[in-house]
Amino acid sequence: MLDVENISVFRGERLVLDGVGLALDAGDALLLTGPNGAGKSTLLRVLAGLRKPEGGHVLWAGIDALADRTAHAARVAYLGHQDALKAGLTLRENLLLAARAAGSDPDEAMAALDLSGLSDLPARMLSAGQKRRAALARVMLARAPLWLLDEPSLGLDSRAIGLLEGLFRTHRDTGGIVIATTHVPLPLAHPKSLILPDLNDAARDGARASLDDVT
Ligand SMILES: Nc1ncnc2c1ncn2[C@@H]1O[C@H](COP(=O)(O)OP(=O)(O)OP(=O)(O)O)[C@@H](O)[C@H]1O
Repeated sequence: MLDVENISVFRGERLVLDGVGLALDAGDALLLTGPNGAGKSTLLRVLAGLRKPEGGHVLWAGIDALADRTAHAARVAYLGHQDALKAGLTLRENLLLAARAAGSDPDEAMAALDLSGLSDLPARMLSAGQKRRAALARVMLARAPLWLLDEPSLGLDSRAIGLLEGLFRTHRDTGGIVIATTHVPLPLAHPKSLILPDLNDAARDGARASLDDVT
C-alpha cells in the first residue's frame, strides 16, 4: 500500500535522511524512533507531502503519491508537534472544521477522546493534554487511511493513552495505517520499527536506518 524508496533530505548543508525506505500494508503500524535530530519529523513531513525530498519516491498503491499533492492530502491525517487549534474558537467549532471537510461526526470523535464535556470551551482554555486529545480527535475526523503522528502521546495521561490504544486499533482494523514517531512506548500492537540514526554520528560509524519487525 505505502512504499517509500530511498528518501534523501538535506536541511541546510546537512544530509538528514539518507536512502530511507519502508513498506507498509493496510492495517500496519510503524514506530519511527531515533535520537533527537535524527530526522523523524522530517520524514513524517515528507510522507505527508509537506516537504519535498531531494531524492526518492513515495508510492501509494503503486502510484507516485507526491505527484498530486491535493489527492495525497486527502489520504493523510497529519499530527505535528503543534496541536494547531484556533485559540478563539470552541473545541466543537475547531472540530467542525475538520468534520465538515470529511463528512464525519465531531460528537463521535469528542466521545472517543473523552472531550464531550469540554465542547463549548474556547481552545485557549484547554490544558496541554486536552489540546493533544483534541488534535487526535481531528485526526480521527479526517477519515484518512494514512495517519502520520509526531509524538502522539505527548502530554497524555494514562487514561488518554488507553483511549489512544482504542483509536489505533479501530483505525487499523478498518485497513488504516499508523506511522508514529516516539521517544516512549506507544500502545500499538505488533508494530514494525524504523530506527533512524543521527547522521552526524552515523558518518563516523557508517550506520544506516534499520527497518525491523518488532516482536
Ligand atoms: N528549519 C530548519 N533548518 C535547518 N535544519 C533544520 C531545521 N529544522 C530542523 N533542522 C535539522 O533537521 C534535523 C532533523 O530534525 P527533525 O526535527 O526531523 O528531527 P527529529 O528526529 O524529529 O528530532 P526530535 O526527536 O528532537 O523531535 C536536525 O538535525 C535539525 O537540526
